[in-house]
Amino acid sequence: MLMTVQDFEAAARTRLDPVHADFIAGGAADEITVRANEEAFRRLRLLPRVLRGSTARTPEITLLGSRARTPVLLSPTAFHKLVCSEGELATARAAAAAGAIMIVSMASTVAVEAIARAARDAGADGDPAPLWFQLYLQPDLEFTEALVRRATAAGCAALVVTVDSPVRGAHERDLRNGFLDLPDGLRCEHMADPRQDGRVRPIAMSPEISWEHLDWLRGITSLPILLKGVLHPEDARLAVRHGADGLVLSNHGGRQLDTVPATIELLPEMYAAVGGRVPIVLDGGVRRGTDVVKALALGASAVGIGRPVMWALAEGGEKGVRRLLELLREEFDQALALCGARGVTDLGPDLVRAPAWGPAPPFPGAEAVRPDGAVS
Ligand SMILES: Cc1cc2nc3c(=O)[nH]c(=O)nc-3n(C[C@H](O)[C@H](O)[C@H](O)COP(=O)(O)O)c2cc1C
Ligand SMILES: CC(C)CC(=O)C(=O)O
Repeated sequence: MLMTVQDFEAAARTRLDPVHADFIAGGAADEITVRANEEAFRRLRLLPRVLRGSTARTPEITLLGSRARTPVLLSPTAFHKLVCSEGELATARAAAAAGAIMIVSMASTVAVEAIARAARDAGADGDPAPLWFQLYLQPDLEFTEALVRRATAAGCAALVVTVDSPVRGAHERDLRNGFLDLPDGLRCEHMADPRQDGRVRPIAMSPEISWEHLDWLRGITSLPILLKGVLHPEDARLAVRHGADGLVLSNHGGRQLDTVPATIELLPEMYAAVGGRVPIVLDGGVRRGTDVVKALALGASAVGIGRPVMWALAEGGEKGVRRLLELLREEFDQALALCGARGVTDLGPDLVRAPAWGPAPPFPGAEAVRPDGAVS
């Protein structure tokens, strides 16, 4: 039975080509950060309130003008057709049904126009949350601008600019497996260049991208811009100064620079750096409803999930992703209730305890008791 996010991974692995499973699960180099993301959530403890009459609970959020029925977003992930023949269409339908914001990857295997249509159709009698679009700024600004116009025309409500990839991370599993290219028949639809008869360009990960490019982007679009992959508090301040409307606190699921801290560990510092001026979405290692509560309590406005979506899509296509989102909604709701909270705004840092590094401090008063039990 699929009861947990972990169950989806196990089920997906029985269906997937192990090379593709490695592409999803893997990270950079020694995968220290991949593991750190999940471990850091496990180390944090929740300290619930009681007797608060939290019967009517709502998981709803409004983020940069986008209304959603859950604080769990679908982080951008590439190549959905690698694991499901319908690809991003299936993901978008499931997200629309759940009222979850889906961030469409620039490296999607279905074009944003078709994804948007699928989301609208699936959400017809519900209330689909809008799509956002993820972008790697290309040094060819004319091409980048055309893509921004496409995403905007398709109805995307925000742009998520990934800034942690001046070069690609060392995906050693992929290198060992010889997984260097998409299989025949699949392509990154957004990289087809109309100026070159639809020839598909490689996605440029470019070290030349700088704050000036962000200023340029700010000048050509009125959509909210979020920067994904800012980890240093000084960069968070710079981002705000350069007009970013939000941050996605992300280490790319441990797929770029290995040994960077877990995102949840950085959250308090990043929250303090932006001082509430812009919202922070956190991704990396979110696997349980309690993880969602911990992130929101420490200052995130929402969380994103990457690998769980790929596992669910591989396991059961649209239905799989629907079930995954439902599962996280149920777990989140239960965790809210058990914390004595009615919604996102009831969550604060007082509900989270981080274990002390090293020996625990003595209980108040305990210092007066000597090891032999005698009281001094
Ligand atoms: C298979 C895969 C593909 C990804 N593709 C993209 C992408 O195209 N653009 C991007 O900004 N991040 C990409 N990411 C990173 C995710 O957006 C996200 O930051 C990360 O997966 C979150 O960690 P989690 O997998 O532990 O939930 C990808 C991650 C995975 C696992
Ligand atoms: C196509 C890639 C750039 C997708 C990516 O960001 C990743 O695999 O982490």
